[in-house]
Amino acid sequence: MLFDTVILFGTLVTENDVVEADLGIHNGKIVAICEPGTIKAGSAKIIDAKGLHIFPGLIDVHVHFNEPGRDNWEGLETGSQSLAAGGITTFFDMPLNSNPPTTTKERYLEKQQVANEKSIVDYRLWGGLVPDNIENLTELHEEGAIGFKAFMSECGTDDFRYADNNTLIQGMEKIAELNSILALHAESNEMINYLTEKAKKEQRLSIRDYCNSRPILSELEAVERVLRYAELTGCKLHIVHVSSKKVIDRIKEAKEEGIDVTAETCPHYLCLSIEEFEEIGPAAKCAPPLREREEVELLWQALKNGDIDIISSDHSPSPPELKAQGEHIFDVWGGIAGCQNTLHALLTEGYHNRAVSLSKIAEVTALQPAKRFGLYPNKGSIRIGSDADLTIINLNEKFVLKAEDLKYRHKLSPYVGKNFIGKTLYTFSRGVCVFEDFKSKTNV
Ligand SMILES: NC(=O)NC(NC(N)=O)C(=O)[O-]
Ligand SMILES: [Zn+2]
Ligand SMILES: [Zn+2]
Repeated sequence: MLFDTVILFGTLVTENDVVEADLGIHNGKIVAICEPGTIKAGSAKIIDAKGLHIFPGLIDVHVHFNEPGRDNWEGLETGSQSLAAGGITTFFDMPLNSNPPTTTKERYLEKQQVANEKSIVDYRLWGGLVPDNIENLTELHEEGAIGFKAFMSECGTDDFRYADNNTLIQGMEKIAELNSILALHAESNEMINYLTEKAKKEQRLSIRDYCNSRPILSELEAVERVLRYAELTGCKLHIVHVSSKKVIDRIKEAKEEGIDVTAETCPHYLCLSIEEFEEIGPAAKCAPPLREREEVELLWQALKNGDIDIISSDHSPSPPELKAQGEHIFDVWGGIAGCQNTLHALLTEGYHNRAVSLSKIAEVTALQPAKRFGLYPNKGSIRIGSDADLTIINLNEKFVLKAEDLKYRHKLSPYVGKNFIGKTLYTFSRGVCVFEDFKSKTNV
């Protein structure tokens, strides 16, 4: 058998198992999975993975790379390089923060062209659902949009309007007809505005006050409403960046009632609480906000129970000025830059500190994203015939994240200074090595 690359004696992480094997790659596909020590390399490039773990390349369903239009915030080149350094081989770019946002066919094609030129990993694009573009949903779907994204509250920029209830109902009816899916930023605009106004009037402007102005209750109200609209329209839903087990539990109930809905959370809700937000400051501001320490632990429980479908980064970077602006935390840009460290965070806080299995981590970062969005079996799992999207990890290597390690356009992340256990040594995207850590490889 002919191979371009062989990876020998590695430990494969699959959905059911963690087993030692040799892997053979040809033409961007996995073509052989054999007993360790049995592959004949021939003229292929050889990677000795003894003592290392091989994960399916991660699929990050939620990033904001902000290009075209705001590439001074991130951009597809630095964004995709950051992903490769973190073992992510496919990303879905959100329609907002790029400017203009991805709400028409023309804008979709324009972003696609830039992404084709600049991205070093595979990608798909979300289309936007906003109050004036219901008639554009069909063309976006026909161009290949992975699904649609709507906000139920203001998103922080003026160019992507949040969806009022009428827009949601009409949009969901259309999206159901297209057999596509709607991803929702689910926070109640009314509750947030009411609580924010009140906090400002009463001069309650601390980090904790900000968190209290966007309570779990506001997520619950928005999720409840949209679940009812799903019942009405039959539209498939994906609730992004859920911050609390209380919300996960409601989504679980809805699944049991027969609603086609999935739940996503992000590493920051699993690794950081309000206390860390108070220590770190603006780099840890996001919406929904970070929660109490007890909520963080409950979220891990939900993950272990199998109630969280997908973990994404919600990488939403900005120039440092926007994180330094204003007189208090309410004025600062909300969004966390973290996509390079999703797997490192899950290995450290999940596998090492809370005995979350490696298969569970692969399931929520690769298998389930692939299945939910129709990329399986080509992606999401290490199988014969699937794309050779892989990341090779030294599970026991410790490192402290330094700003200069980050590939982001702006080296600002709440994880800078954090101790991690588990380091990315190589990433392959369809058989091509897109990241290699030259320093660490020799430490095995
Ligand atoms: N405009 C944004 O990028 N917002 C994002 N910001 C967060 N999560 O703080 C998001 O996904 O809502
Ligand atoms: Zn959001
Ligand atoms: Zn987002």
